[in-house]
Order: sequence, then structure tokens, then C-alpha cells
Amino acid sequence: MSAFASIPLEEKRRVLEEFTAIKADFASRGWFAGTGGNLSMRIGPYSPDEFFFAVTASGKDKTRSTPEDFLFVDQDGKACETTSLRPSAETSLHREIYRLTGAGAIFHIHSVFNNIVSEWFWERRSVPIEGVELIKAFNIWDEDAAIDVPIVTNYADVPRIVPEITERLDPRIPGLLIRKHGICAWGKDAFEAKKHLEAFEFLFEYVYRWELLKGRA
Ligand SMILES: CSC[C@@H](O)[C@@H](O)C(=O)COP(=O)(O)O
Ligand SMILES: [Zn+2]
Repeated sequence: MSAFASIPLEEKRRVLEEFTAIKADFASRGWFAGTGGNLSMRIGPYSPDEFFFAVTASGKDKTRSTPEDFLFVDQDGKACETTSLRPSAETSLHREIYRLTGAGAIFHIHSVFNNIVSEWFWERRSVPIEGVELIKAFNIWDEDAAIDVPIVTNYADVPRIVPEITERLDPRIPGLLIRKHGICAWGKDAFEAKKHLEAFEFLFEYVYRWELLKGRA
């Protein structure tokens, strides 16, 4: 039996149920404008060379729930079961983040705040955030902690983004911005990945508003 086939059916069902609920929650926040965004959740045993994850199908209206929203793929992005669905166009980014971090879930969304701050701070290739309480959501507890959220190039040819992720991913920071595109945030499980994504979006809105208050044009 293949490694994927030996993952219990109830485990697959559990992942898809949790996945469906999170997708509906994010849809209610307006995080999937114009079919943008994609989500994945890992399942079964993990090694950097072999792992499996459920990922949203490409180009779907992610504000709707249908039986064709997700498929399971392996570490190479190949479908684990026969399906007519195509995995997200950004599956290669998820694959690389799983390979580097062993995370349990990765959520990618587009927002106006994450797009604007990624452009404002593009020259330094990271968004600086200092002393804001919600930095603790990333399990960083230093007094007045300062973090830099990496920004990578938004190549139209998505696999070209992968080497920049390899180079720029900071193990302390569970997220990466893609310039004028969106964020990938991850965590050890879906609960943690969602917590991190919410914290990033709060912090990006904070940075956006603070920069305007300081008089940025
Ligand atoms: C329609 S714009 C969005 C896409 O180009 C992409 O950035 C995105 O997030 C969704 O792609 P998808 O292939 O549906 O996962
Ligand atoms: Zn995207």
C-alpha cells in the first residue's frame, strides 16, 4: 500500500472538515477576492522528502463550499488520487514551505493592507514591526520585540519565487510577503496557522495606519 493510501480515512475526513470550516471563516472576512488565495493542510507522517497535503483547487470561487474544493497532493505537487481538479497555481510555494519548516498548515491570502506594506518596504525587502503586543502571537516574548517580515519578488512564473523563499524564510517568523500580491502564513497546525495569519493582518493594518499618521504620502 502506498504511504498516502495507508493514512486512515477518518484522518482524511477530519482534515477536510477542518479545512472547509477555515475556508468559510476566511471567506466571511473577504480574504478571497476574485478567487485569490489558497489554503493547504498537511496530513500523515512527515519527512522533508515525503509528505502529503490537502490544497485548494486552482481558480475556484473560494467563498463557496462544493465537493470539488480540495485535492490531496504529495511533496512534488502530484495528485495522490485520480481527480480532474488542478491544485493551486501556487502549490510550489506551499511545497517549499513544508519542506523547510515541517509546518502543519499554510494559508495564503491577498489583502489591501498586506499588498500596500509589501510595496512600501520593498526596498529593504522586509516590513519592520516593533513593540506591538501581537508579535507575541508568533511566540516571541521579548520586551519591545522587533521583527522583520520578509518580502519576496512576485514573479509571474510562480516556481521562480521558490528560491527566494528558500533564501529568505526566517524560522522565527511564520510568514512571508510576496510583493504586491499577498502573504503566506503557517503554523504547526491549522489553529496556529490561522492565529499567525490573523496576527500578521492586524500588524500590517497597524503599520499601514501608523505610516499614514507619520505622514507617508
Ligand atoms: C486571480 S488572482 C490570484 C492568483 O493569481 C493567485 O495569486 C492566487 O492566490 C489563487 O490562485 P489559485 O491557483 O486559485 O490557488
Ligand atoms: Zn495569490
